[in-house]
Amino acid sequence: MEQMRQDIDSIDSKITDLFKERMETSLKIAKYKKDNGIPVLSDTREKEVLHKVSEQIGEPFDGYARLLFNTIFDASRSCQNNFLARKSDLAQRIQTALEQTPQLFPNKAVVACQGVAGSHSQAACEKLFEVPSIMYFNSFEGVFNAVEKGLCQYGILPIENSSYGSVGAVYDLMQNYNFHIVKSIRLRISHNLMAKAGTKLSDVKEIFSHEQAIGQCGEFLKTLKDVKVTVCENTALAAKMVAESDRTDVAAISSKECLDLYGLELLKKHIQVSDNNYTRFICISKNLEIYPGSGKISLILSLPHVPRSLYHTIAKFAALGINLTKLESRPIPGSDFEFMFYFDLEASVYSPALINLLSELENQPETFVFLGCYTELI
Ligand SMILES: C=C(O[C@@H]1C=C(C(=O)O)C=C[C@H]1O)C(=O)O
Repeated sequence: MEQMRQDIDSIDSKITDLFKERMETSLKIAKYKKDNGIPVLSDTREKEVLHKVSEQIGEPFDGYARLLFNTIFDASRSCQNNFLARKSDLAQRIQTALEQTPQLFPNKAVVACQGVAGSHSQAACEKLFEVPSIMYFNSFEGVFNAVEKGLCQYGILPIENSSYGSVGAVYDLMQNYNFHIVKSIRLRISHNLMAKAGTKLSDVKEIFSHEQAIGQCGEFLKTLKDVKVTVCENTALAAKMVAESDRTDVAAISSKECLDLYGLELLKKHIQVSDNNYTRFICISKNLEIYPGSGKISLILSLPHVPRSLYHTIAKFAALGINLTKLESRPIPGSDFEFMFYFDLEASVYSPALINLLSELENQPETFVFLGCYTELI
């Protein structure tokens, strides 16, 4: 074993020297490309190299060699792109935000939330701000609008749930509004079935709630016979509707805060599919604000309809050692199966290599939106 490890060490040393020589040559090519306006990526050239390498090495290692060389190409292109980076407007906007954002997140503000009092957005808002003035809007769109128009300084929106997945409606609206993410928060969510005093579980013929809550309580709802489930805009609104209804056969799935708020009684608590049920909320603002310690970045990208374009983008992050915490794709309405990609990354805007990468993404012709750099409260 000792001897074989020594053999590997000496092989690695030769590979390292050769890799260094290869990267230095790649940088010389980058200089040539800069002077002659040639793009960094050459798919044709990479295919030729892969073919040659496969032929030279033969079976059984050709597949492994292609894997290795694809990683070498990623590193080589990343190094060339970093060398060629032209600073974009975004680099300047990030610098300005870093200089101008206060050290501390505000403890009071006018904040837009969807729904009515007792909503989970309200709970998220009260964890983020000590003394918020909350303005409620009927729809998620109302929250985006209020922030874009400057009616509210901040807005709170649910974005994904650990059992039921992304809140598609919020992702779809993101493409239509100008906003930034300045904070996020992860809340443990418990759902409760509630009705007016006197209504028993066996009386219930119709249950109201938000689509996400209904999804998160799917297992419980399946156990009920002959009960209609009706989607409404918000869990707290469902509680309010039930409280104001003349009917005695209706119930709502809502937060426990709604029991007292709307004078309802608990029929069954914790009806969600898992005790570990979390929802992430984002806090949005019109201006870019980057508070100290921020290490999460969100981006929206469209990608060209060419082979391996998503792979190439992910490779750019991988080459910088960046952890991708979420990748969501949503169809672009009206297009022929074209998609918008939503990336969440763990990365720091203090890294010059990251700023170069963001500049590169911004300078390419496809849609690119830097949503913000923030911390997530857990
Ligand atoms: C080095 C070059 O740039 C890129 C990197 C390559 C490599 O590392 O072999 C090959 C093609 C290009 O995508 C080049 O164009 O030759």
